[in-house]
Amino acid sequence: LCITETCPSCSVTVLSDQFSPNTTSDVAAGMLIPHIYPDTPIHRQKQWFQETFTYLFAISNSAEASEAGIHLVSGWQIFKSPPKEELPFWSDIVLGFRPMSEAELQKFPQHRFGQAFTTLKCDCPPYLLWLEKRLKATGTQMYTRKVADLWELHREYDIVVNCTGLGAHQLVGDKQLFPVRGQVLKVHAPWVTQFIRDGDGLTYIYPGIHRVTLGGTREKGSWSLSPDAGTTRDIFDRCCSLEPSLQGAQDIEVKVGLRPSRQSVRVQREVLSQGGIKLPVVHNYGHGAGGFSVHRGTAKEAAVLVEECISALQASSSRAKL
Ligand SMILES: Cc1cc2nc3c(=O)[nH]c(=O)nc-3n(C[C@H](O)[C@H](O)[C@H](O)COP(=O)(O)OP(=O)(O)OC[C@H]3O[C@@H](n4cnc5c(N)ncnc54)[C@H](O)[C@@H]3O)c2cc1C
Ligand SMILES: O=C([O-])CC(=O)C(=O)O
Repeated sequence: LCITETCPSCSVTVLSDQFSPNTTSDVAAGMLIPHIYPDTPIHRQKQWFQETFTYLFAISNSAEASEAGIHLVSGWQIFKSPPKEELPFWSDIVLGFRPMSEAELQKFPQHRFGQAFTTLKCDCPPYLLWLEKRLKATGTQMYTRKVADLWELHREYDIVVNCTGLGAHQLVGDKQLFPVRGQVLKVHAPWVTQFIRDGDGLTYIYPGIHRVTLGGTREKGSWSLSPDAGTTRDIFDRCCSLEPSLQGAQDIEVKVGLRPSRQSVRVQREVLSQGGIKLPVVHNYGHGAGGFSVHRGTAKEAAVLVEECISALQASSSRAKL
């Protein structure tokens, strides 16, 4: 979508072996709370988050909000001991960030410190469908196809944009990319309206427009997409200990996703070369646990890299004509 906006003269085709609702992005809670990528400079992460927040805030404040599944949500991030950094880098981007009051902390007797703020949440499957609809409206073609090798695309396309998430492990042999398995529950509990996140990142309660997401797990290196019944009970118990009213939650659905994790998100231009033929590629993958939080920012950066590829192609074709 960003490419169609940045380079309106391009013809864009989306190839994917799975579409919504069968992607990692469909499993995500979709909360806008950044996760740190240790090898990406903080100012770049902050810019990605700022752009994503601004973009989604505008949607949440439009007539499209309910169809797009974007809404504001207020709540608490709580800690058993105060975090090293009292002010995270994103504290001035979310709304109304402040330390929790003693009265608020009384709700969480096991926790000693907390941050209250308002952020945005994407209800992921509706948001993905809304994006697909907007993309189709630009004339973009979408085909179900698994790509085994980027070179199979070079006859049909001038530039390849690789946003295959964990699929890049196999597709481009990126050994720096690894799965972090996450199991979550989606439940009916419409009375829960505040989010609660334990700062250890393991337990969270995220109310969406229709369902509440209860999490979670972080299992580094696990490729299993099968739900685990013991983990489901453990997640439910952990969430009930933070929000006892969840004992009355109904209609529990279990989902598993593999976070496409890496020390840094790979937003990068590369020119592949084989037997004198060149194939420009823009990578945009490795968003780990924070893909929703930074998706618009990384997509905008990738679209600029596509623009650069187009300029390079135009320059080399005019050189060839001379
Ligand atoms: C349990 C859980 C909770 C999460 N909660 C949050 C949250 O609250 N906030 C947040 O910001 N992030 C969250 N995330 C992280 C977020 O889900 C990911 O960062 C994001 O979904 C990654 O998106 P992606 O488009 O890169 O990957 P994907 O959604 O996996 O999409 C990749 C696409 O590429 C296709 N593909 C792959 N390989 C090929 C190939 N060879 N040929 C053709 N197509 C291919 C796939 O079919 C798929 O359609 C969560 C993740 C999990 C698992
Ligand atoms: O940690 C969170 O708050 C939710 C999330 O992004 C994840 O589970 O990956």
